[in-house]
Amino acid sequence: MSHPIIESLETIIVDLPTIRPHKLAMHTMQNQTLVLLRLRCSDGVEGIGESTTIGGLSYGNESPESIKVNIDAHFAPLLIGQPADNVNAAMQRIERSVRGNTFAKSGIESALLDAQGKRRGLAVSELLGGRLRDSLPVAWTLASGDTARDIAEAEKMLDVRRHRIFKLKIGAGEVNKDLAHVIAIKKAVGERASVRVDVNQAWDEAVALRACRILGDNGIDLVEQPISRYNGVGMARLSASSPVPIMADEAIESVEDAFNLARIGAGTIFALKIAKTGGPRAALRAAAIADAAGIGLYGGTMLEGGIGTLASAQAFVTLPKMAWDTELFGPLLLTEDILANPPVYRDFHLHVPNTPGLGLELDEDRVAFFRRDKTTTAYSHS
Ligand SMILES: O=C(O)C[C@H]1C=CC(=O)O1
Ligand SMILES: [Mn+2]
Repeated sequence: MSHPIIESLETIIVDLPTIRPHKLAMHTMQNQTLVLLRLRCSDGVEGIGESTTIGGLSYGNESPESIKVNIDAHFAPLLIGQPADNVNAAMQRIERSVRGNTFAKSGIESALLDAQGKRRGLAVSELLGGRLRDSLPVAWTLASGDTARDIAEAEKMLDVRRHRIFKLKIGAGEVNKDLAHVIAIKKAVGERASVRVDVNQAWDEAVALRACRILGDNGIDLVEQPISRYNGVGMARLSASSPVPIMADEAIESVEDAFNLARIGAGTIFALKIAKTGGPRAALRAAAIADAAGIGLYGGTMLEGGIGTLASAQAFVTLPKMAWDTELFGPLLLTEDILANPPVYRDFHLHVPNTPGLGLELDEDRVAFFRRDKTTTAYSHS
């Protein structure tokens, strides 16, 4: 049997509007930028993938622009002419020649899996060994920067049964003010919701130690990456003393990081992100390490659009347990996406399609309109 061949790999930068500014410790997002990948194969199958980060270079080591240049110049030549139907072989070839660049690798692996699933008539979750469920609970991030607005947003999400887990972005402001903000929101939602905080590395260990005690006394369920991603030992000390579980997020930039952090006890929960480890399969390898170490799993996001979100979800539904659920809400932060069939959110869950590949179809008009190098000036609103 002859193998279909990878004929081309196109990267397109897409800028999408968001429903409101999204305030993180290191950056306030006014919109979101995706890198869309289109992998065309000789059997007529096209795989789509997404490589997305937050705030240019303010969050991770790759920006949308660097992802595009690196894929165009370095990844595409490695892949073109190679068999399209062997994800292991394609990723091994890349791994041999490309250090780091996990965001780019994640988009590529997603596109390869999407193509293979479409070719075989299987959802990506089935290619990954089979799904254990069809939907995932999804947290929402309250990050408007305003306490009253965040409370109103939380109430609305509870009312429409979309989210009952809230993550609060803190760390940009003065600590006591941030703590008051968190406590006010927890008081407002009470037992109706789980409230967690993400500090995005903004504190030092001494501040974190004090803050974690106060957060614990006020019913907060989880503290995410309170201190620098480089301070694994500090994370271990905090994990040992904090009444609230500590989650590692930015500290995990590879599967090997997950192992090293697990080894030193630098967190009782790990945020899995396909972009940080280099693809859906790499995220599952990090999950296996965490699970073996007794570390709880959380399905994280880089606020991807629908493609990256479902690439994550297709992997996460294969896991036996995700004790802390997921935050795969990226598409809901956008006012517009580039898909003909956006992901479905209902009853506090993201429902993961069981159709071939990632289960998504591009809306070509929207791609043409929202791509940075616009090829049309209008698109039809559906
Ligand atoms: O977790 C992060 O640090 C990044 C991201 C995930 C949700 C959100 O609001 O921001
Ligand atoms: Mn985080």
